[in-house]
Amino acid sequence: MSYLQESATTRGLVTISKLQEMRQAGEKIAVLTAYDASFTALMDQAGIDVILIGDSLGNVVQGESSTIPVTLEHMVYHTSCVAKGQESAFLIADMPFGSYSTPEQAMLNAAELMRAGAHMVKLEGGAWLAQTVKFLVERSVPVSAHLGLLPQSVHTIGGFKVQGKSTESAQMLINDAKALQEAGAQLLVLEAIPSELGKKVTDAIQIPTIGIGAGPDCSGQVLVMHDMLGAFPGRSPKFVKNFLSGQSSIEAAFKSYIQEVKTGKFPGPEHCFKST
Ligand SMILES: Nc1nc(=O)c2c([nH]1)NC[C@@H]1CN(c3ccc(C(=O)N[C@@H](CCC(=O)O)C(=O)O)cc3)CN21
Ligand SMILES: CC(C)C(=O)C(=O)O
Ligand SMILES: [Mg+2]
Repeated sequence: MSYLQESATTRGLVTISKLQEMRQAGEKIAVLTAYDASFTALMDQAGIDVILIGDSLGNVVQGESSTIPVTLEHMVYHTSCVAKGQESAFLIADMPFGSYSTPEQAMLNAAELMRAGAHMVKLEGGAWLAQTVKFLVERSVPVSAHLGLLPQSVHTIGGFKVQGKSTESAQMLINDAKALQEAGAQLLVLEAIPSELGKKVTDAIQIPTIGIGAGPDCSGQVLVMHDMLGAFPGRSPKFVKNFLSGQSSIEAAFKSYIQEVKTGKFPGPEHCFKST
């Protein structure tokens, strides 16, 4: 049965082992963000594999200009809303800025997100986070890493800029990915890096990679829901595509996104970054 013929009620729970199997089988993983129960139910029934409760809610829900002001309390609240709408999809919750500065602090905060209904938590950062990842995984909290453009680091970077363009920074990113996998991370989000590097990182590790502006060779793709529905005012990053235009409903837009990710139609070259 293809993913399109399967109904949400018969497809069963998406688990981390299912995502690992999909990577091995070459079936692309379709991911969207959600922040409430209603949109969660619609995208889950459309067949989305993974839903990310992103700290991008700072931008798209709260009207902030970065994710920095988002608190653990906000993330817990939206995670519990999403958990109410979930049927089959695997749920990942972002740990917000400043909530994982030490392994112990990370564990207490991750536990709150897991109690709210998350199946995995996501942290932004490189090899310096390996100890924290190991600490969480040992205590039964599944972890997704996040490399490339790290929005929580916007003020140390000095803006939202494509990462890994130089040979040195590309090699560092590959080393970070290996270190985080070694520490026990079971998924890796890659944001705003050249497509060539997205492929190199994916080839260098065994866990699934989920790209946003990281090229077509990642194991899966993620977009912010408001962006892919054309519901976010202002200028969109290059990797955004509007999936509602040409469709007659939000459900149809979700299905179109899932189909384009599964068939490899999205992302096209116009949504990707080059090395030079
Ligand atoms: N609505 C929304 N969509 C997102 O994808 C998103 C958020 N919010 N908030 C958190 C982070 C911030 N993100 C961003 C924000 C801006 C760019 C951006 O302006 N990128 C430029 C590239 C700049 C360069 O060339 O160096 C672009 O043209 O895409 C990228 C990712 C991704 N995340
Ligand atoms: C853009 C994705 C990867 C994210 O971290 C978010 O939505 O917060
Ligand atoms: Mg985030």
